[in-house]
Amino acid sequence: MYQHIKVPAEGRKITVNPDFSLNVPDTPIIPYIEGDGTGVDITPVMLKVVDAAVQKAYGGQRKISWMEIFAGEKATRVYGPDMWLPGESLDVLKEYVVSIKGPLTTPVGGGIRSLNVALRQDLDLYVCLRPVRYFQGVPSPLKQPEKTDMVIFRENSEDIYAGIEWAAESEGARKLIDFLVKEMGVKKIRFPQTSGIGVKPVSREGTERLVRKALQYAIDHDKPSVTLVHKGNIMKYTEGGFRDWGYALAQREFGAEMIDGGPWCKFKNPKTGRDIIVKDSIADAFLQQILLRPAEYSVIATLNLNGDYISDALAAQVGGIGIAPGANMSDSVAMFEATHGTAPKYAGKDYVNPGSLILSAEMMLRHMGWTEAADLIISSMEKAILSKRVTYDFARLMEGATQVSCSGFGQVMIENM
Ligand SMILES: NC(=O)C1=CN([C@@H]2O[C@H](COP(=O)(O)OP(=O)(O)OC[C@H]3O[C@@H](n4cnc5c(N)ncnc54)[C@H](OP(=O)(O)O)[C@@H]3O)[C@@H](O)[C@H]2O)C=CC1
Ligand SMILES: O=C(O)CCC(=O)C(=O)O
Ligand SMILES: [Mg+2]
Repeated sequence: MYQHIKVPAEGRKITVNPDFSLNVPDTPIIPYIEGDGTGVDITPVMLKVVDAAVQKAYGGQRKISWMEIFAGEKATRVYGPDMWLPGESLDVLKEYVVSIKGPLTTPVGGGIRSLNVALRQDLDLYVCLRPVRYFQGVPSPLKQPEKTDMVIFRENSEDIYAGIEWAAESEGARKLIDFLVKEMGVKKIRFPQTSGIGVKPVSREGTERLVRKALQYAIDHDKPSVTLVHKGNIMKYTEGGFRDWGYALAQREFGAEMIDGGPWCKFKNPKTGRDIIVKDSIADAFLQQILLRPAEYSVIATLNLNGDYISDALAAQVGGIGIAPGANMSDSVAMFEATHGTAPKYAGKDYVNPGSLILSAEMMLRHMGWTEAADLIISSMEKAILSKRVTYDFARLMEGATQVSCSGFGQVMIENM
């Protein structure tokens, strides 16, 4: 029994087999978090579009039993002040295995730490999977946006997102700087009295489990390359470690062999016989390459902070974060969420693009094996965009578009199913 979560009377849990495959009943209970800011706008639209796609695909044979759970500002209204992430929400996310969430606010500087990051860390959702593809007709700053077709594997559990940091002039910062200077012989902290200080943990295990997933994805989806993106020239033992451990794993576990003395290497896809190249790129150069030569990149494996930047940059190339989907995954639990944030200036205005959360739900349906419903979402999104009845973000860049509201776009999608 939960304090504030109402388990739907109809519906059953999705369960996980020892090999991590899912048992999905015809009436799965799926927990969702509405989200802060524009969460009130996009989440109900996503639920409606998904229900319509499932109804259309399975004619009533299958139906999702949605179960609202709480995090963020809504949780503080339901559970009381300072209850940003109730324990029972975490329990449900673990127990029900597949979930979806709207965006949650994180204040800059002081205040609570990111609930989004906390969810990923508490559930050890170590892969942040963000596919970036082009939909015909979407306005883009690129001449050939269709050449951008990448899948980002962002490490989601380590790096400076671990939140190990102390404010300038605090007791913690003073102690750590003293330790670094006196015990470790560090001489390079330029202004020790007034430095805030953070720690960036990056491990071999953390890197390997992420890169393994990226390589396996390339095999399963017949992709030509996996690029390790890092800033290992500067951060040698964290970002450089990520690169080295990534290459070593490709050689050890996937049989990759060096090309011309390395470090690039390649192996044959055991399913198709085609070569998969494993290469690396330094993050700053990578950010210009994806604009100038996007066709050369396919699967991207990168660290947490790089992945955050790269996600939004790549999203912009194919129409913006209004339609950029994502998933946070461990081996057994998957929580789907939009790439964008709460866009507070638009909150409650029925204005923003619900596409990002809807496409995250599409990933969720595919993860559940409900491919017919997922395909319907993709095709209705394509038709909606081609009909030029789109939200403000596309309408302002498209010639001859009719601007529709957030819920209006959901309706256009449903009409196109
Ligand atoms: N996973 C999560 O829950 C995330 C949460 N956040 C949090 O969200 C809050 C706001 O962050 P902020 O940096 O402003 O980033 P946001 O992603 O919320 O918004 C930045 C801009 O992106 C565009 N945008 C965002 N959402 C949509 C949408 N659905 N449709 C169309 N355009 C959209 C808008 O551009 P324009 O102004 O051009 O219209 C908006 O001003 C912060 O507290 C942040 O921490 C941020 C990212 C992820
Ligand atoms: O947690 C946050 O507030 C921001 C997260 C974010 O930007 C992301 O996951 O892409
Ligand atoms: Mg981000």
